[in-house]
Formats: sequence, C-alpha cells, structure tokens
Amino acid sequence: MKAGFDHKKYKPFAPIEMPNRAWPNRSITQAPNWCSVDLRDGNQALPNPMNVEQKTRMFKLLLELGFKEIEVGFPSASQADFDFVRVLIEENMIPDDVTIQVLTQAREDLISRSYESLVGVKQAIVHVYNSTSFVQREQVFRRDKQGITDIALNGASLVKSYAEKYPETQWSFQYSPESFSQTELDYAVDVCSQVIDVWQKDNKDQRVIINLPATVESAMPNVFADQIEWFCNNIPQRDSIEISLHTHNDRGCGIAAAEMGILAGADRIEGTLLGNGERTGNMDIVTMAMNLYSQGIDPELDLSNMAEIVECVEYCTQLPVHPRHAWAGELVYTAFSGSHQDAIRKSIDFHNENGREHWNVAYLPIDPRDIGREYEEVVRINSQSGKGGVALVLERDFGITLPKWMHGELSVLVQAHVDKSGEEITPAKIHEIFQSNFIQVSDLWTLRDYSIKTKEDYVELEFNIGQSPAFKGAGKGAFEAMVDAVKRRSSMNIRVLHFDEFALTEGTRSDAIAAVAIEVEDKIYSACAIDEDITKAGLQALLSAMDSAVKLEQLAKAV
Ligand SMILES: CC(=O)SCCNC(=O)CCNC(=O)[C@H](O)C(C)(C)COP(=O)(O)OP(=O)(O)OC[C@H]1O[C@@H](n2cnc3c(N)ncnc32)[C@H](O)[C@@H]1OP(=O)(O)O
Ligand SMILES: CC(C)C(=O)C(=O)O
Repeated sequence: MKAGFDHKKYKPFAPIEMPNRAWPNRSITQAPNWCSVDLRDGNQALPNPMNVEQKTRMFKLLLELGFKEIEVGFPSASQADFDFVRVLIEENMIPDDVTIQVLTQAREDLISRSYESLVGVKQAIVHVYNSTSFVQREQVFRRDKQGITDIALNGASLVKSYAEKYPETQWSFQYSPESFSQTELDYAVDVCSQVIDVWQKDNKDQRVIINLPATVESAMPNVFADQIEWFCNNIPQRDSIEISLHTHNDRGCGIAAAEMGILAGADRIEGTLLGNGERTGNMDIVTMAMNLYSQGIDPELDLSNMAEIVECVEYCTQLPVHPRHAWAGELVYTAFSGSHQDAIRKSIDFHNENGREHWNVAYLPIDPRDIGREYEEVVRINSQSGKGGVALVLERDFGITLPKWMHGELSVLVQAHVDKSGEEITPAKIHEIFQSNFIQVSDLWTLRDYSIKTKEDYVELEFNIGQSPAFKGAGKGAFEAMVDAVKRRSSMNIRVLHFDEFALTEGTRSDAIAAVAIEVEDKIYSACAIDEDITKAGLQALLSAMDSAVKLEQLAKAV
C-alpha cells in the first residue's frame, strides 16, 4: 500500500443520541415541494458556467417538467447571472404560478445587488446563507458562535429591509445555515430561530423557508435524518416555517439522505436534474422523483420524456450523463446477460397474457415506455446472452417467432459469431445469420409447384423441385406424402422430429413461417420457410432441411 493511504487520518462522525427517533417507522406518501438549483448550485460547479442562452434553455425545461420554485442564480456574483434574472423578468418568462429564487451571502452589497436584479418580479424568494459549522467558524470566519450568529442576523435584517423597498413584489425569505450537517444541532436551531424571529417579528404570515444543507455529505443518511428530526422537534417556530433540504453526494448518498430527511419531517427538497453540482453533485431530483414514481406516488414532475431531459442537461452543463445513471442512463433498461433476458421475456409475456394492475416485471423496475424508452433497447446481444434473448430479438424486431426447439440452434450460431467478434451483435446481423442458416435454400431444392389430391384417408402429393422429374408420394397429409416421395428416390431414412407453423407478427402480408427438424443418419437438420401459403411454407421448410442434409452429403444420392 502506498504511504499516505491511512484511514487513521479521519475520525468517525458522532452519532445523534435519539432513542425515540420516529422517522424509521414512516413512509413517504407524497412528493415534496421541489426546488431546482440547476441554475445556481449546478451552474456554480461547472468548469464553464452556463451562458444566458443555456440558462434560458434549462429554465424552459424546468418549467416544462413542472417546477414551481427555481433558484435562477446568484445575481450578485456575475453580470451573466444578473442579466439572466433581468431577461426572465423583462421578457415575461416567469409564469404566475412559478417563483424564482436568488442566492446571496449575508453581505449588504450583495443583498442590495440581488434586489436590484429582481426589480419588477411578481414574487421571489431571497435566499441568504452563512456558514455555521465548527470548522468554518474556527478556520474560515475565525469567529465564535455569536460572531457567526451576527452575520446571519445582519443578513436577515438586510434582506427584510431591502424587501420593504420593493413592496410591489411578494417576497419569501429563505435562510441556509450552510454546512448545517456539520454544525452542532442546538447551535443550528439557535441561529435559525433568531433569523426566523427577525423575519416574522412583525408579520407572523411572512413566508420563511429554513433550508438545511448537507453542504458536504459527511455521515450516513440515517444520521442526516436524525439531524433533521431533531431540528424539526426543537425549532420553536416549526409550525410557521417550511423546512427544506439541500443535500450533496460526497458519500454517494445524497438521494438517500433527502428521502430519509423527508421521513424525518422536511417539506421541501432542493436539487438538480441528474445531480450536477459541487464536487460529486447535488441531490438528483430526477432520481428521487422516479423513486417516488416507481412506488406508485405521483412525483408531481413530468419526467415522461427522459431523452429530452438528458439531452438538455448535457447541452447546458457540457457534462455527459453516465449510461448507468439511475432511471435515465442509456443502458439502465438493457440486459445483455442471458438469464436476465430470459426472465424479462417470460415476465413481459406473462404480463401481456395475464394483465396485472401493477407493473411487476423481473429486472425492470418500471415500464421503460413510461419515460419514452422502447422495448427495443431492453435486450441486446453479446457473448453473455442466451437463446431466449436471441429469439426475443428475432421476434421483436422481425416478427419471426421460432419454436422453442429452434432457439438453441440459432443461439449456437449467434454465440459463435460474438465469440469471434468479441462485440455486441446487431439485430440485423442476427437476422442475417438466421436467414443464411435456416431460410436460404439452393435452387435444386426450391419448390416450384405442388398439387395435392385428397383421397378417403390419405393424400397424394406431386411436386417439382429444381430440374428433377416430378416427385410423387402419398401419406396421411402433404407433409408425410413429401417424405414418402423423397424416400421413393433415395435409400436414406428421413424422420421428421419437429414441425411447427406460426403466423408472422409483422409485415404487410399475413405470411406464415414453418419450422422443420429432420433426422437423417443420426444427424439433425433444421430449416424454416416463409410463405403466404401455409402448406407451401411447410413443404418448403421440409425441402430446405433436406437441402441442408444434402449439403452435408447425407442425401447425395437423393436427386
Ligand atoms: C455552499 C455554497 O454553494 S454557497 C454558494 C457559493 N457560491 C459562490 O460562491 C458562487 C458565487 N460567488 C461569487 O461570485 C463570489 O464569491 C462573491 C461575488 C459572492 C463574493 O466575491 P468576493 O467578495 O470577491 O470574494 P469571496 O467570495 O472570496 O469573499 C469572501 C469574503 O466573504 C465572506 N463571506 C463568505 N461567505 C459569506 C456569507 N455567506 N455571508 C457573509 N460573508 C461571507 C468571507 O468571510 C470573506 O470575507 P473576508 O473578505 O473578510 O475574508
Ligand atoms: C447555499 C447552500 C444551500 C448550499 O448551496 C450548500 O450548502 O450546498
């Protein structure tokens, strides 16, 4: 091990003493109030922050998805952020039922500039923050608790007094004790409570949001939930405020923390689409909303066009969405492995045949079509796939149903191909392998014409193939008569092992496919034929199987 990789450099996060915690016994039954921070926290984490055009595109998408609260920027940070807020207001882009939010530090120059950016807006949330954790107090601000509280209260008073200068706007106030999850809980409650008092002292109805961030995620999500429950139980003004959560994903649990935080009593969630944000990202609203959706809870966001969301996020952030990203990634509804494919095929068939009220398909937590994905992408074939998957691709993409006994035969050929190439095989290539091995027949064995005479309890068949003189045979059916006719010209012993016919499910004509397996000299040969005439398809399939046998010189003397 390299020197320096030493876990003793770190200490465990102290658990919260809470013997009567209630959140583990609760369930989420409805969506929280969502607030997108894509245009602020997401934006501030980008190597190249969004320009006005990208921000506008993202804003329009957020409206389309149904967000009612959107943090649109940090207007005192840059001209671009300021200008974007002005564009939204001056170009009347904010629907009446949507409230924009802006973030500012608790500093007068920044607060004043933030209000300037908001002139003329119908309603807005002014979000002020300062850091409260021990490490920030000790090392960054170098102030004691009172000093930090003073920054918060100064910010709160300024936010309130500037709001009074713009009475035409309906203002909501939001305070974040930044680094809340690393702040002593009693201190966090104390600061927040004093901020709330500043804002609600003269007006009990003043809307106040207290936003509790895991600015840097540094404990397990259950610890965060304990912190939220403790806070909710101890903040004196709980009934007159909204509790919002703003989690990050440093330990990979930002979504779990937000979900557990909702159980612990929070009302509102801040996050970004697909989790862009500082370091490992903000809480991913798409994932959390889809988690609700997949539990039968209305997420109150329209995520039905996932491709559009991914495309817009990638365009605006210039960051790729991982193909395995929960719910949204390109590969998350795709199975390559054989046993998964087999189970998915059987499970979907079962669903179609039995009709169930609720989706419950193996390996597919939701119906991919709900979010605009197709069944086409569910099964893709490579060296890890099995016969069920290959058969499914042929049926799904070409409408060709094969009898179960043929699945293995085709799969062996496909497997040989992928073993050689080492790559995924396309449906077109699978179809080509099927065609060349089971459908293609030499001219010599192509049925030119046939006629059947029905006698009392048997039929007589006469047919022509290649340039040979007419074949004649008799049997209980046309099929048996054909075997009889070939046997009359050959000493070979042909035994029919399988014969199946299916209607093709696709195509403009109501074609049928026949599949035949024969045994000749202890060897088995299979073939298929497709024709509008179902009898002809069966007869041709039989001839094609014989063709295969002849190719292997088993029936060389037959013609
Ligand atoms: C966790 C979060 O995501 S919080 C949001 C963070 N987002 C951003 O920082 C993006 C936008 N920020 C910026 O563009 C700039 O930082 C600005 C415009 C806000 C401020 O710029 P500047 O004043 O030039 O620089 P800077 O950010 O370094 O300011 C640090 C000063 O602000 C103080 N400060 C930092 N945060 C706060 C706060 N929330 N409230 C009051 N003062 C604060 C610091 O103590 C420091 O003070 P000092 O100068 O006395 O040492
Ligand atoms: C300003 C706050 C809410 C923040 O972005 C954070 O703590 O991550």
